[in-house]
Amino acid sequence: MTNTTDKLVIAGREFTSRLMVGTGKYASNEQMVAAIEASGAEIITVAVRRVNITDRSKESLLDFIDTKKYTLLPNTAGCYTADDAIRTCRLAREAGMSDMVKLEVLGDEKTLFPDNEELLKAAKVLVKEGFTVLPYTSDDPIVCKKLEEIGCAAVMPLGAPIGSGLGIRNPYNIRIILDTVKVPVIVDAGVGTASDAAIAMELGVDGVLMNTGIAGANDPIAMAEAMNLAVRAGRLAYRAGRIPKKLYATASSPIEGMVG
Ligand SMILES: CC(=O)[C@@H](O)[C@H](O)COP(=O)(O)O
Repeated sequence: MTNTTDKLVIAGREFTSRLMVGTGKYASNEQMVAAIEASGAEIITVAVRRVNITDRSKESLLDFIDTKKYTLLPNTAGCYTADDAIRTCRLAREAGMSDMVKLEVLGDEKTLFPDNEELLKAAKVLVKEGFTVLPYTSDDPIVCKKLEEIGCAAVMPLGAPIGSGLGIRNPYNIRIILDTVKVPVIVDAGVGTASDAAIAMELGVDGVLMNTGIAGANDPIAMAEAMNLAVRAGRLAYRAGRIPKKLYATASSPIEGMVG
């Protein structure tokens, strides 16, 4: 029987769900809430620069999220320099949001690939300031190792460019990252459909973060449920241990040793 207390642990905090979801691109806040619920996610990421977090007298996306039920993960989406990202995290903390942050420092608008040089700079400062830093990074084991050495609580290599829905473009790099770091590895970005999430989990990653695959689906609530199931199925299959791939057939009902 497989251990059912298979929790995700980040910086000493335990989570039952290994799926983290974003809050952007939904047709309405009501749809977002229903999709989050169907996803089973416990960690919800919010773009600090895109929501009103300071003036609580005005309507905010945050009004729709039950903060007793979910852990909010402020993120620095839209930041292109270390300074910008650091400022954004400080702003989130001052506004009373969590000091566990998803650190995103983008290199350009076309690819939205991370600028790893700026990312490392920002991570160093934020770790020193006591933030629990979860950095979105390229699927580069060397950068992931450096982020771990700086003191990041997890690493979040991309599966594919943000919003692309291309799935896990380089499963081999993800495997090398898993061999390289001890902190949790969360695949972040690029998941298009449930099988992408299952593939990531079957590689042995600790979790998956996604937004567009759910919010952009024809039926976001159904897709959120599919992602929930896929992440759990992928994790279970990883822990169960798949059979090795072989070039030639092996009979499913062996006849050796049969009597008569
Ligand atoms: C929500 C968020 O943080 C995104 O920046 C993230 O990287 C998700 O990417 P997808 O939209 O491709 O799932």
